[in-house]
Amino acid sequence: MLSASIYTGPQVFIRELLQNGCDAISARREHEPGHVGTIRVLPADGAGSVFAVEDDGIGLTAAEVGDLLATVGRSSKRDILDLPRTDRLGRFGIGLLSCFMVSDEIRVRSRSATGAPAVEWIGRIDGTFTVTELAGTVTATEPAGDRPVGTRVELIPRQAAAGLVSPAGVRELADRFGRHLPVRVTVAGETVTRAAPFLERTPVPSPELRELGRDVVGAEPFATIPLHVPSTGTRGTAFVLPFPLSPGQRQSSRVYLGGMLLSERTDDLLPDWAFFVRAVVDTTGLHPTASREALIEDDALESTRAELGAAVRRWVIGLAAQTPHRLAAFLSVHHLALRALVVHDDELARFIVPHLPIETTEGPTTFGEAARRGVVRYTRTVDEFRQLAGIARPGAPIVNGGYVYDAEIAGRLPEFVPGAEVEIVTVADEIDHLDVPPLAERAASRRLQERADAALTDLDCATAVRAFEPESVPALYVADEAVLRSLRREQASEAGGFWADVLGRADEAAAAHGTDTAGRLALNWRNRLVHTLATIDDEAVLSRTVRVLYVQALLAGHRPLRAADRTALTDAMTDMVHLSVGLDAPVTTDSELRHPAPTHKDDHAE
Ligand SMILES: Nc1ncnc2c1ncn2[C@@H]1O[C@H](COP(=O)(O)OP(=O)(O)OP(=O)(O)O)[C@@H](O)[C@H]1O
Repeated sequence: MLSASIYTGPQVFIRELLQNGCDAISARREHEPGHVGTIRVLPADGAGSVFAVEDDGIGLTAAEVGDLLATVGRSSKRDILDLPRTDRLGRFGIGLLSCFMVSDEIRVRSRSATGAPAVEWIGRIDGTFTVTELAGTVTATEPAGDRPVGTRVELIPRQAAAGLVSPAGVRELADRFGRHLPVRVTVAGETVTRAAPFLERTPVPSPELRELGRDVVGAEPFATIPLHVPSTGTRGTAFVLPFPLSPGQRQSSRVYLGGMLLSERTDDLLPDWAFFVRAVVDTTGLHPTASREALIEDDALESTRAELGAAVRRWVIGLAAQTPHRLAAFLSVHHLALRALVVHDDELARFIVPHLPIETTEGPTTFGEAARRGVVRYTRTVDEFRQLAGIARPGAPIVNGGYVYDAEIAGRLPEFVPGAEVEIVTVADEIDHLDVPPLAERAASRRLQERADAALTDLDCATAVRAFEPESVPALYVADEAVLRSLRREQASEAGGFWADVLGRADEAAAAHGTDTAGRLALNWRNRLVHTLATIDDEAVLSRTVRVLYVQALLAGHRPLRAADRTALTDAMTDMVHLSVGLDAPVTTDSELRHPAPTHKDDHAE
């Protein structure tokens, strides 16, 4: 019951046996410093056959067997104050019981290095056990007195565990759990233990380390970072992921405890922000839970986490200082993670922020480059950026601060990039100079607006004719609430007197109820094309041009096109082609265009 509720699965029984063998050999080495020691794992070869693990460690006397094996929680691996010894893997005094997950009986034969007679302990799943001194006893495999110093644990696994104790199953488990144990482990005579590549400190990563990196990351890692926290005996390597992960994703590390695998997915070894690395470490000073499948959240883990985080951070800073081109490559993959990081870490920010990629109205650049070119003008939202993109003057780029952390970083840019100047831009600031056309041209502009409105009714877009800079921009799609409000107010006041009042109130009510949220197309009276449009009478040409200008304004503002907008563009262009080469009637399928409003005779006169 205890085992089944502690461990995630029966496979851990191999880990517990390897661990006991390893500790027994460590104990023997204390008395015999030259002792090498080997753990032999002998898989079961077929149903009902024996599975065994043998070690040539310290062994057990009859008294120790009775005391240590038969009592839950008894362990020889704690000191006189009952504190776990850091030079032993075991500590809880329960590990051997995990064998009951695969077998109804545990048979231990042992001979102590103290010279005491060999002893046999048989523990059964019903809680009973027997202890027998083997001196003078002759068994099939061990004539009396021939039992070498060390311990052999035998199980007769249940049918359900056949896969775990088969040669292939055992090899896989012994390799997974014990491949880096400090004591040689063989499975059916084949050695599975080998050096841990993540502990090596060679200037160039060895093929083994690179292979481990590929295995852990699932691709060729971007880089490797050596890790070392002396205070908790934690050493290893962090592999930088070559692909981005979402910041919500937790990092996961592989942790070995004195060479024994604790977990392949520990998610609290590194700080949360370090989700762009995967670490493989060995530790002697961090504390396992009783299942030995996770780490206890204690001071040791907390300080280790902080120091491992510092190592990752040092690596990033080193990259910035020594190989900026590598940093650029790193940032292109992990800039999101780093944006989250730099807002809390000023020192790192000074190294990283100049290199962070950003979006501007003149294309992608970096914060550093933008600061070098002059005052960094940034928007607070993506929406504002999109609207301003339509009117940004060449040579005066606007930075999109709308993506996560960008506005915050932009606002603090002077702290991170010496000499940088920044300024927030809003749509309302930028286009408050949407002037009403001069009085003398008011009639012409109003007529243009009416006709443009008619051309866009089916697309649900109202227009306004205004004079604004830059004059190269023929039309602007305005969606900013403050600007829309001022446009509506002006329109109302143009109507004058009583109507101004009524329209103004209706407008406020609509805004309050959110019913008038659609944007408007502002046609630029200063633009040559718009001016020309006002002078032509051909309704077909005018409506198609207005429709093209509308879609162009949407695109310039990085606004998504609806299906209707795309159709409007294609139809309008097709018609223009027809019109320009003098073909027959326009061929649009759009109903509004198929039945163009009749042209007024007196339009010409006006
Ligand atoms: N192969 C072995 N050689 C010598 N002594 C052993 C061996 N296996 C077990 N023991 C003794 O039995 C005790 C109990 O073992 P058990 O595996 O239940 O717990 P543990 O290793 O002390 O702690 P943990 O539960 O953390 O593994 C050990 O402390 C050790 O003294």
